[in-house]
Amino acid sequence: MPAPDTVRIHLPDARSYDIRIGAGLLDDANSWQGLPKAATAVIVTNETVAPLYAERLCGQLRGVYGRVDLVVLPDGEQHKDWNSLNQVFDHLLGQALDRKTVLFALGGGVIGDMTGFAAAIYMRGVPFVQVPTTLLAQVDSSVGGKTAINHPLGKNMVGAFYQPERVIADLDTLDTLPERELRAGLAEIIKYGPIADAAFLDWIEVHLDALLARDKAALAHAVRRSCEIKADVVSQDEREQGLRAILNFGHTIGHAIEAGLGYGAWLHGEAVACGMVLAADLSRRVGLMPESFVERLRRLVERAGLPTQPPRLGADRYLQLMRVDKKAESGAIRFVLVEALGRAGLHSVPDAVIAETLVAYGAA
Ligand SMILES: NC(=O)c1ccc[n+]([C@@H]2O[C@H](COP(=O)([O-])OP(=O)(O)OC[C@H]3O[C@@H](n4cnc5c(N)ncnc54)[C@H](O)[C@@H]3O)[C@@H](O)[C@H]2O)c1
Ligand SMILES: O=C(O)C(=O)C[C@@H](O)[C@H](O)[C@H](O)COP(=O)(O)O
Ligand SMILES: [Zn+2]
Repeated sequence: MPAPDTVRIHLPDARSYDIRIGAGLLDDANSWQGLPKAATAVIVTNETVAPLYAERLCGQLRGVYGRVDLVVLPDGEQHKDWNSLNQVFDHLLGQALDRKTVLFALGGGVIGDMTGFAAAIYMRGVPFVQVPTTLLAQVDSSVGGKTAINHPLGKNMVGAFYQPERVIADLDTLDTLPERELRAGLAEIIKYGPIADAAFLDWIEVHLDALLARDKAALAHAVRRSCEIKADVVSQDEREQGLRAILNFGHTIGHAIEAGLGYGAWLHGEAVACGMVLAADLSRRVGLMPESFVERLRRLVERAGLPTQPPRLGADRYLQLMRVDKKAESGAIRFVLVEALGRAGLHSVPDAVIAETLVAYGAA
């Protein structure tokens, strides 16, 4: 088995950690060594992922921990809520598991965000490890320590910054991922080009078909480069005091779509893809980017099989939803806009300009 790629997140207070990326890591005993010592490991996963990968992860962890438990949650974005979180606490407390217990998040971003949040608040903090099994989770959600659950009024509104001990991304788990989920993961990969790396955007355009065909070398490069970019941003600005906001490109409208339709109707990656196209259009309207950029991004999103036309929720509803966005300040909606290829920043945009874009794309 080839040595895994390792990307490191640099953080103060001995909280730096590695992201290990490679094929076959679930079966590679080395990947699971050197984690915090404890009597018990608890794998948190869902009803879809458990039958696919829980037994293999259990097998690895039994070599390290005296006891390995399994908590299986319902699957779906609509279950990223207090009920699911409580199922984790019911198990931890029901079994009287102590504050050294290590949680393992085995699944996509929903499981990763909830397990991370559970780890952040159980007994005021226990260690956890991210074992992402979707493309989206491997390129984005397992990295950087944003953990949360949704609220009906807004996405990821209750959560904490809490970093994992390690991220272990086994590329082989992507073999079983449904096509629609693979495409959703591409959205967050595409995101990194316009905001941070113009050459990566070129690379994605050239290798998109290989990524869609699940070519392992292409996937390995996309996961590694995405993690490098995110690690660089998070290492500079862990708690989103400034720079980290660029990772939210496409998310202001994307989160409004998710919440507005009811969680789960559109996948997160689908909503972000569409949100990026509209944010590109806003970048053009305020004079930062030319029309050719909007068209380039729209074509790439379309080629990836992702939506470019938002649901028609009405301009007022979109504005209402976006005022709850975490980047909003004193009621003013702020967007991540592209300033040049590979560079982005946070900008206030007048409601009238936002409405123009919403009308132009049939959202109003
Ligand atoms: N914390 C962050 O920085 C961050 C970043 C991006 C997204 N997110 C969050 O991540 C979530 C989206 O994550 P997601 O796209 O992974 O969705 P998800 O977690 O819902 O997983 C997608 C689907 O794939 C299934 N699945 C997972 N692994 C599989 C595999 N290997 N084979 C077959 N099926 C598999 C899941 O059961 C689910 O049905 C959203 O809630 C979003 O807000 C968080
Ligand atoms: O890590 C970040 O920072 C991101 O913004 C990554 C996003 O892809 C992700 O969806 C994140 O959960 C959104 O953050 P939020 O603060 O807007 O909830
Ligand atoms: Zn996202």
